[in-house]
Amino acid sequence: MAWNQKFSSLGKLEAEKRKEMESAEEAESRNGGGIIQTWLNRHHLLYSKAIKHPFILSIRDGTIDISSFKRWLGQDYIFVREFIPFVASVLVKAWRESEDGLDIEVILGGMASLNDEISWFKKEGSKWDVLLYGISPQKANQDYCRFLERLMGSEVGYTVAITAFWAIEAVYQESFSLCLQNGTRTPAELMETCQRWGNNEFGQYCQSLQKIVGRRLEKASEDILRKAEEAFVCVLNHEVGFWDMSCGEL
Ligand SMILES: Cc1ncc(CO)c(N)n1
Repeated sequence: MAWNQKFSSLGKLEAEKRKEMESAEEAESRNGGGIIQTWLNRHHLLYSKAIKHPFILSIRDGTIDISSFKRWLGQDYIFVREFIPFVASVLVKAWRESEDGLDIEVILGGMASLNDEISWFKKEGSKWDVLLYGISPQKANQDYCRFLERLMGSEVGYTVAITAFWAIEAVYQESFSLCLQNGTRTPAELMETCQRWGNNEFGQYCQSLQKIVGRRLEKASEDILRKAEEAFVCVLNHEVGFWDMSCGEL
């Protein structure tokens, strides 16, 4: 083998090795140096209960009761209206507590998509004859919104707040993307809903949020870690409660 050939193949090997190392590192930072992964393992039953809820599975296999869907639509509109000031509070916390300006941009992107979401709810509400005004939040929704309000308090720090924010978005992303997989029987008229949260762009945005959370958790004290995990578990429980309510079980 000519010297230059050997050199270039060695160079390639080096580059490949470096690439592998980088992607391992990337994977590591994607899951917060393992902290998020530890949580996902520890709470995996609750996590799959939130992701693979009968409500979602019934969309996926086409057996959804449309009155449940309508109930969900009206209640989720109320939730999203409450979610906006919560996200704004996370943005303020990022501005105060994070040295990384990119955090602000990711959260701002989330706010922009909420703006879009509100218009979508109005359009979808009229498509399904669901009046979005004058409906009252049901118990599970009220509880969830009260939880968001507590997280808006100034005594709750950025790490805990952004952890909850990521978990709230990730549950919807993972749930609705299940309805988009090949071979599922999601009704055509519900595809838009599933795409809203299940699409790749929303998936990328959730990955960005997860990266931020991972970075914050790596630097967090034991006390903050405990509180963040608690917030994560609370989100999962509220999400399960929200789906139950949508099914009409509460
Ligand atoms: C209940 C609930 N959880 C998460 C989201 C995601 O934005 C939503 N719209 N509603």
